[in-house]
Amino acid sequence: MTKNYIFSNHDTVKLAKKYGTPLYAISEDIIRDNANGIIEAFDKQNIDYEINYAGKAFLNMTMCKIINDLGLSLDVVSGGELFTAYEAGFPMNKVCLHGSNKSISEMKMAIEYNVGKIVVDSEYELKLLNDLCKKAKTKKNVFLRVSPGIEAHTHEYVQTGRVDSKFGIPLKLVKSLFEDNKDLEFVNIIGLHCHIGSQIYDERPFLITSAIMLDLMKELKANGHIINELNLGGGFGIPYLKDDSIFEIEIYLDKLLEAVRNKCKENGLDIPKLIVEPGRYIIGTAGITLYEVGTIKEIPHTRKYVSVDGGMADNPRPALYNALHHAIVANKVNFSEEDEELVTISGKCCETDTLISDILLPNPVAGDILAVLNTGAYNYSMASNYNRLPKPAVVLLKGDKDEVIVERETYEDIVSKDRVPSWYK
Ligand SMILES: Cc1ncc(COP(=O)(O)O)c(C=O)c1O
Ligand SMILES: N[C@@H](CCCC[NH3+])C(=O)O
Repeated sequence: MTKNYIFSNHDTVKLAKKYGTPLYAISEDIIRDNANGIIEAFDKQNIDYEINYAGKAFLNMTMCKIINDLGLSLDVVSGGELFTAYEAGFPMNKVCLHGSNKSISEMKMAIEYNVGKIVVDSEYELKLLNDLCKKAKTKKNVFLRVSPGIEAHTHEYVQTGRVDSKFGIPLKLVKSLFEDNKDLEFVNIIGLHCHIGSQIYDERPFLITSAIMLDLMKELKANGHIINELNLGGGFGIPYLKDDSIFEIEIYLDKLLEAVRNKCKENGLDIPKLIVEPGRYIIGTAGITLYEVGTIKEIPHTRKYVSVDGGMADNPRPALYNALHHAIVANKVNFSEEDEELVTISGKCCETDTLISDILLPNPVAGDILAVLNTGAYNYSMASNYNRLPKPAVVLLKGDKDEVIVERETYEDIVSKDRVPSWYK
């Protein structure tokens, strides 16, 4: 029996040796299982729906190919994400452009590429988009992002639907915005959008939000504005630690659809097309990060620091949100619990760069391979070059195949955009 940790049919120690560390390993099989779980749960509901993968969680050309192959649409939030999708040949009519402060050039790019939808975040942006569409002699399908005033129980930094939020149009202002802008000829408001936050386990805030949005749709209808599509955003939580609960998508949809059907009946509305925008749920559990253990320092009677060859540059989540991750010493999976000791995993950045504090691991020593689990979402996509560390490679696993989908950065890449001014030449 192998002593090594197997992830998605692959020996992770062999992967670390083959591709080097730090390494993001992403399983296409798990991505597909996660996405198909949502598709199957929706199919049971017998309604018109769309699953719009939130690219901010993890995006590159290969991910665009996988998302397209799964039949999902794609949410992009920047010119860079849009360009990635375009270059990957992702169908532009299945792209939805988001962003709380889209630049004029990003909006022009979306018009030029003819993306399917644009989610407008403010009245300013609605008017601007109308002008840009007028100049381009085109009309765009638009969603309005509404801030529903909901506080979801998740980290403050990843809550996005509160009253006091930079995202969306405050609920109270939506009706007047419709009235004041009903003459805009080049934007067609077909839907409402909201997103209350990320890493949410409890379906109740989503149910409350749907009721708020359907009440708003009723009020709008009374004023002659019929809305046929409702995007309830993403935010479905995933387990990071062994005892974390699982967001049961089927149970969520059963409850959501019961609530939506009742509310629509009460409000005299047809059931709108429902859109969800999961990022983390699709990619989070599909990724791990492999590191090699280096320096180990024991501070007497205090703490044992186990340092790895990556850190906050490839995973800023613990530093940003006190996020918790589980890890395994990949070359010691069969060690007994008696060999475990309490350690803290530190990164190599010049900061107190804690990746995991206080975790029981089997006697880690230099040269061990550490696998940090469920790092698929918001790790690669938020990686930086802090301390001029090159970003790790991304390797994709499918069945027994493994191939690099993003090359490891080199030191040459790190200096490639540097320019030395004439007075130093
Ligand atoms: C508008 C919007 N949609 C979707 C998402 C995806 O969220 P998650 O990855 O938690 O599903 C986010 C991020 O929170 C978002 O801001
Ligand atoms: N980056 C956050 C989630 C933000 C979601 C995007 N609005 C995380 O790693 O948990």
